[in-house]
Amino acid sequence: MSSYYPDDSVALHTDLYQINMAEAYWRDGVHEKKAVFELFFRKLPFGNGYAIFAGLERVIDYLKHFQFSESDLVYLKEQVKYPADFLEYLKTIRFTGSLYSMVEGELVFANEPIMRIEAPLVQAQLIETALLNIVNYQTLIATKASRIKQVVKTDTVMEFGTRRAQEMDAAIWGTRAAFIGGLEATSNVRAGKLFGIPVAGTHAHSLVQAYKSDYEAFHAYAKAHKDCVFLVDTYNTLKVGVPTAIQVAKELGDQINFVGIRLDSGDIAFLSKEARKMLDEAGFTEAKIVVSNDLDEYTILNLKAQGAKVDMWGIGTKLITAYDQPALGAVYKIVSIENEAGEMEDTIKISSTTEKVTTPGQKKLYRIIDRENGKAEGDYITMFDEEPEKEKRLKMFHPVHTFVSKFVTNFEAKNLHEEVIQNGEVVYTIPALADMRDYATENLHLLWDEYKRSLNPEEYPVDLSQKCWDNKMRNIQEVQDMVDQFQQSALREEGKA
Ligand SMILES: Nc1ncnc2c1ncn2[C@@H]1O[C@H](COP(=O)(O)OP(=O)(O)OP(=O)(O)O)[C@@H](O)[C@H]1O
Ligand SMILES: O=P(O)(O)OC[C@H]1O[C@H](OP(=O)(O)OP(=O)(O)O)[C@H](O)[C@@H]1O
Ligand SMILES: O=C(O)c1cccnc1
Repeated sequence: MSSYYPDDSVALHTDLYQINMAEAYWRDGVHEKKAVFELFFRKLPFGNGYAIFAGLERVIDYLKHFQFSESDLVYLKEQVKYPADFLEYLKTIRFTGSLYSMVEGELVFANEPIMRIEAPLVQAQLIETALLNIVNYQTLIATKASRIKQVVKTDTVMEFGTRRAQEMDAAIWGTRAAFIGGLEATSNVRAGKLFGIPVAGTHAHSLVQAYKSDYEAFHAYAKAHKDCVFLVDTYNTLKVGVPTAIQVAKELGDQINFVGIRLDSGDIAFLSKEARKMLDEAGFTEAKIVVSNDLDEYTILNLKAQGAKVDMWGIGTKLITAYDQPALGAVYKIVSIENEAGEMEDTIKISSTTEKVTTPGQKKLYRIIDRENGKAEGDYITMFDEEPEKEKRLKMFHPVHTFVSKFVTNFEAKNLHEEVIQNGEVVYTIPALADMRDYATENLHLLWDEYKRSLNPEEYPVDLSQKCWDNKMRNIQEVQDMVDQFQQSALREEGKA
């Protein structure tokens, strides 16, 4: 780095246009107006039927410490040329609003608010970029991890991706997200220290190459470490690597805990089956076969179909970089703003693409769960003053194809928005990471298998209440009337009407 600031802050982790808008609001005196924003994505990643939400802990930390530092302000003054009076104001800004959010490990679907921010307009605006940055990446990786866990089922999966991640932050926070999504361990020792994720690992080819011999290398490793997984593919897996691992394990007997071997190249299905036979014949029936090498849920599924004998999977590049879909497209949209009379007023964004029309108003989000079978019937978005938990019979209908509808009775309506920050004060206790992971795993039982299959899953319903839908239509109509009036007056001015 050409320069280092001891007081570097995350408040500048934003797009310039946010600060430009903040200045416009402030100069116009509307910066303190209460605004409501929602964070949501429009399309599930990887063609999956669900996503796993992650990122809240970092969002809380970001909001708690939101403050422009001295060096931030000096930079904004000297390099970006903001005027002194505005900078004096920026200096005073802290996050004093409220955050309502899903909890980490929650199942999340397209077009439903993951988070709702109620804050003075200027604050809600300035935090947009960082919130999206955090939630998009962590939710993406947690979802990828969950897809992988769905195919490996009860086998152990380890995260090996740090060397291939998009820089150090991505490795750390991606590992955390992968753990929430269902992985068991990581090779990243710092992630282990920071988050309490179990750390695990074998050894690299360099160890064998350094000794120029599997035998010497395995012995050297065993001298230093009780638990041994020997990497057997440096020279020749079946002719040298596996027989040498067996020989060393026999020679050292109880002096070591021979956990097993790792395969990292070649035909994993064939090699794992052959290696399994060799280990079993040598009496090492409990020895595990660990595999790695550019694996993802598709290769794993295929390897399982080929009868590969694998006990543990090490997954790097394709998980930590979300290789097949490197970005989630969550957006952050304003849905309500205080008017001159101090009342909240809805606001809507119209688009020619139906899915891009926002759903206006301050809203709540519920998961409707059938009490008889314990399965989720769908998610249900209501206006703020509705209480679906008190309804006996609920009509759920598709928000676009409204004729697709059903009535549900005997249901639990679970409010998915936890109160996290209240007027700037954190009122939520962040659970242990392992609890978030268990929550994610348990949550999957809510879904029918049709929503969970990795290929072409059924679309899980995310419906609007009648009131919410009517309100949206009314807002669309109001905008249409406004556009018509605008056109009429333009024509009148041109003397054409
Ligand atoms: N039986 C199999 N069926 C499907 N895919 C496999 C099978 N065995 C390995 N693969 C996958 O095929 C890809 C290529 O494997 P390959 O061993 O050729 O990789 P490589 O890195 O080129 O090997 P090497 O390190 O020997 O050069 C990897 O993603 C690997 O996980
Ligand atoms: O394949 P991934 O899913 O990305 O998993 C991580 C990879 O990192 C290591 O390879 P690398 O060639 O970097 O080092 P090595 O010499 O130890 O094999 C390891 O052997 C895996 O193959
Ligand atoms: O421990 C391992 O085997 C390991 C760790 C990181 C990357 N590849 C493998």
